[in-house]
Amino acid sequence: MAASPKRIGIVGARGHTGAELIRLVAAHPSLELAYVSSRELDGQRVDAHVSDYQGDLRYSSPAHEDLPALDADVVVLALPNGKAAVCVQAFDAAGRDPVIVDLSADYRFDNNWYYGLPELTRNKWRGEKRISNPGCYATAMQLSIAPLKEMLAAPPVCFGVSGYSGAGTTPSDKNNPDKLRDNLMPYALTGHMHEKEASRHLGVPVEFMPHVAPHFRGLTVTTNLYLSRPHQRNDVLALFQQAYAKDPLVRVQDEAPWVSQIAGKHHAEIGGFAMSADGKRVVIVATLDNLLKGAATQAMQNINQAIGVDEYTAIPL
Ligand SMILES: NC(=O)C1=CN([C@@H]2O[C@H](COP(=O)(O)OP(=O)(O)OC[C@H]3O[C@@H](n4cnc5c(N)ncnc54)[C@H](OP(=O)(O)O)[C@@H]3O)[C@@H](O)[C@H]2O)C=CC1
Ligand SMILES: CC(=O)N[C@@H](CCC(=O)OP(=O)(O)O)C(=O)O
Repeated sequence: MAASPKRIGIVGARGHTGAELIRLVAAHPSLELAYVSSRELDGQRVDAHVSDYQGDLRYSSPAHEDLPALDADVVVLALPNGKAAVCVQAFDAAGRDPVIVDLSADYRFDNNWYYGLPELTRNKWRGEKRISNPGCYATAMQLSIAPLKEMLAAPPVCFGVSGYSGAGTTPSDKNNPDKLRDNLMPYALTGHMHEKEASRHLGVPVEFMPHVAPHFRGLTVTTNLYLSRPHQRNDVLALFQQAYAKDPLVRVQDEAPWVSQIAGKHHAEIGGFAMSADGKRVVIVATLDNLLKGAATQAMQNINQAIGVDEYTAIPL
């Protein structure tokens, strides 16, 4: 007899990433939505906002201390940074221990949480039920640097350009289409959270310069890497192909990828591999959809791992 589906709750489900997760859960054979929370959409039908969802569920707006009683097996926190802890504490206080996947940056530096960038960390998972989902740019940077991290002569320098969905739905210059029109907006040019995150999880310092652009979704990270000894382009390309050969959500290609091709796709693309004449400098370009491999799809890989089903269940490959 097939096991009954696990119940999943999404806290902060009005947001861009929450909506993508609802879509993924709707197509998942082993998960059913227990609740989706939003203060703004409280009481409204989910199918009125997420076209791929068919069912009668409505958004609700439980207080964080009421979340444990809703009895989900898996809880995704898709809240702005700084808002996860009160929810986590509510589960602790109630003595409940569901799988909790936090999409924010709040637990990415906490050793008690599993940092789930599956292609680089799945062999470190020890059955943890507290999972911190990586940042979108941080995912692209780490995938671009990891295969070369033992060969670096200097910190890699990453130039990032994100679509404005990366800035969430709370109004700001970075998601204001008027201010973004015909524009490229630099921000946090040193010390961005994802610079610290990528440096911490790679174990090598990384330098990162983010920008936001007028397109809605998808990001590009172009990384300059100085190598400690000369390499042939084919050897670098082969290293990446080998590193991700078993990872369908990381596609290595010859050409530098274009962000226009990645919107709505679940995988990351890595390419370019432009070498300097002396073979000691390589430039690598990575693209991914910040809402998918940069957030919801990666969360689904982590959820699948945690509930014991194939990592790619319900993820279109
Ligand atoms: N957008 C992206 O590309 C990525 C985002 N992330 C991270 O994922 C998380 C969600 O991002 P995203 O979906 O873009 O964010 P949004 O701003 O689009 O959505 C945030 C959600 O949280 C709710 N919310 C907002 N403020 C509060 C509050 N003070 N208390 C409780 N609920 C609140 C909102 O609903 P309501 O106000 O109706 O309650 C909404 O459902 C963030 O931590 C973000 O940093 C990670 C990777 C990529
Ligand atoms: C364009 C834009 O603003 N992008 C966001 C990153 C989105 C993301 O991955 O968010 P968290 O690390 O906060 O989870 C930023 O730079 O803060």
